[in-house]
Amino acid sequence: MKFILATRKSPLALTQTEMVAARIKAAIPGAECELLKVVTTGDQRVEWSLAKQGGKGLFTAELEQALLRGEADVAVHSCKDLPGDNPPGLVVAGFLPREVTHDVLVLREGVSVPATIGTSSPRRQQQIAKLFPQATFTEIRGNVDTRLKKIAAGDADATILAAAGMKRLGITGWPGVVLRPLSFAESVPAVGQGAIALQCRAGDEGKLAAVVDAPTARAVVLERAFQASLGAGCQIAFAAHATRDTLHFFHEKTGIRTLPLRDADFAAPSATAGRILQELGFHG
Ligand SMILES: NCc1[nH]cc(CCC(=O)O)c1CC(=O)O
Repeated sequence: MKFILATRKSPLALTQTEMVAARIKAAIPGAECELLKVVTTGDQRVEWSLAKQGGKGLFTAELEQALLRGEADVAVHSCKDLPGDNPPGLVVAGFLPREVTHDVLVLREGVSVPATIGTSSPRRQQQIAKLFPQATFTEIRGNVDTRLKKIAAGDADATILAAAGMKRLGITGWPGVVLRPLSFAESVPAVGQGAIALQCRAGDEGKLAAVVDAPTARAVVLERAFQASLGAGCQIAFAAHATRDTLHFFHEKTGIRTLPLRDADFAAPSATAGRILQELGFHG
């Protein structure tokens, strides 16, 4: 069986797609993989402000089109970047085993209280503002290494990155910056953070059954149910992160909340999201 994998061209995306290819080859005897490198709108329009243009599908739509045109069999996405709804004819077959999920505060060496923080994510801005109430926010864009270089160079005093991306790239430190992991009590990770999603044409998901990871799907499907229920794009300050037994939740209306989760909660994701949101005071 041969799989053509549609991927973005960034160093992180290529690393992630190589991980998918390795897992397909390990799980399916005789399987072969080929990469189709696609430029997405988000890659092309580096001058676009993610805050102003909105991010929905910016890094994923062109990969989906490659699937729909039959040019690729699997689209490899950072789950975090993938909108909640699939275009007609496509499904998310599942996820690779999740990487570490926390955020990391990246500080320029010598700075302990940043005056400027480079992030356009309302989720990150509002959570980190609790730690640094005086900070102002700027936007920095680019690949992981570009962002680290910009902090070392002084474009901003700090930024926030997902630990997963740095870990996959093998980055454990960077000259001129200090990395400080953020706990879930300081920064609740984005829905799907640290997970790699495998999307395919409806009907093909069975071919990937041996490749995908059930515990990751259990958590991520519940997180995505909160997103769907709130109708939240990435422009709203909201986060939901499920571990085996705990929900870490953030919303601009509630702040960070921590709730217990039981196995039965994971079995009925939308009912669980509806119930918990109601308990937290969200209506309709
Ligand atoms: N929005 C960009 C993006 N999409 C996924 C990751 C990190 C890797 C992951 O969460 O799997 C990143 C970079 C970042 O937030 O630092």
